[in-house]
Amino acid sequence: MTTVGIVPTRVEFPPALLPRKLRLGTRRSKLALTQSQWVADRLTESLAALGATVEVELVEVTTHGDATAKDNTPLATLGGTGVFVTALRDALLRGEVDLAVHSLKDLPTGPAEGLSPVVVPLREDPRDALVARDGLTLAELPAGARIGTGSPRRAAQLLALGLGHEVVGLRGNVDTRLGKVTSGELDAVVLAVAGLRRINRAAEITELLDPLLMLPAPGQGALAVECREADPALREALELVQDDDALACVLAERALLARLEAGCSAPVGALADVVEGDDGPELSLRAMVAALDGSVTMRRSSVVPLAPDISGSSGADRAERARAAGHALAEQMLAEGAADLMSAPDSETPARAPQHDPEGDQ
Ligand SMILES: NCc1[nH]cc(CCC(=O)O)c1CC(=O)O
Repeated sequence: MTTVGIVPTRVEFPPALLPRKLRLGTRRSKLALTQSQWVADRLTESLAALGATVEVELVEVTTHGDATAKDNTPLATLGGTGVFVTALRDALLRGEVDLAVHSLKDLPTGPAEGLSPVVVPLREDPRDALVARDGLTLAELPAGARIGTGSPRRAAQLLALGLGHEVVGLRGNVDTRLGKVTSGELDAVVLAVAGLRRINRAAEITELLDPLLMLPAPGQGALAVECREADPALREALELVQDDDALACVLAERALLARLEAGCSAPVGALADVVEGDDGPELSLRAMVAALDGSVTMRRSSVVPLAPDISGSSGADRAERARAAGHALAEQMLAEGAADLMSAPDSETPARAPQHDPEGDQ
């Protein structure tokens, strides 16, 4: 008997190779726990759809960043990019956990020894948001208004508006930062929409910032799921939760960042979208480099085809095209002087470049 119309699900890997219980390493902040649980649920669901019952248990890993988050040490001095990531990666490599979930924008751009390339699930809203007193927008905040952010990228773009706002350094988790507006200590803070949505505080947003004014950090709103290189069955299982468009976008944004970081240490914003062009999907990429004091900004963009023909490109080709787009736009910006932006007058340049978005503790 032939069954017509039912396409059997193709099992790409033997779920039997997976342990019945997977340990997911996570930071212990509310944001980290929420996004880790979200990944655990997506993974369990996808595996269940293939007939595999796998339990994903969350394991809290304390990071150097968590341990020092109480003081006000600027994160850039705590060891640079990725301070929150190292402890999770070490736990993975030691075999204490099987997979780890990170905020992608907090990951350093280089590959991690012994770990598989990251899997990128469906992305949350990548934009930044203003949370201001009395429901105000940026345009309504008066000159002299105190806006909190610890991110040089956000600070530079706020100052670049020329509205006379004062940017005040800020650290702590999302709850702590929101509290400074409630208490009246600050007139406003700028935070990632994604973080606010994940911890259920999006109702406090008073303005969604258009990327035309505030280009987000490369990878903002996206998660990265990692496992050991020596765990190929798990890597294949993780691909069940991958979103191909989100992956292409973050590959482009991070290739741009990696190239710019090599050539300049200014605040960097980047945002890619997959859009439908006449001949198939295209990757549209926007990027921004600014002097720390916002006195000079450079914004550029590009659009490249993601698939050359209707038969589509393979995953590897798509990834390569996305990376190439990021690299090429960075090269163009460097050729136009992006690296010189740091020598803009009056920027109190730290000895070491600030990480691209060092607002710490999620
Ligand atoms: N740098 C801290 C950080 N890392 C990830 C998020 C949440 C948003 C995201 O996943 O991009 C935040 C908070 C913020 O920037 O407001």
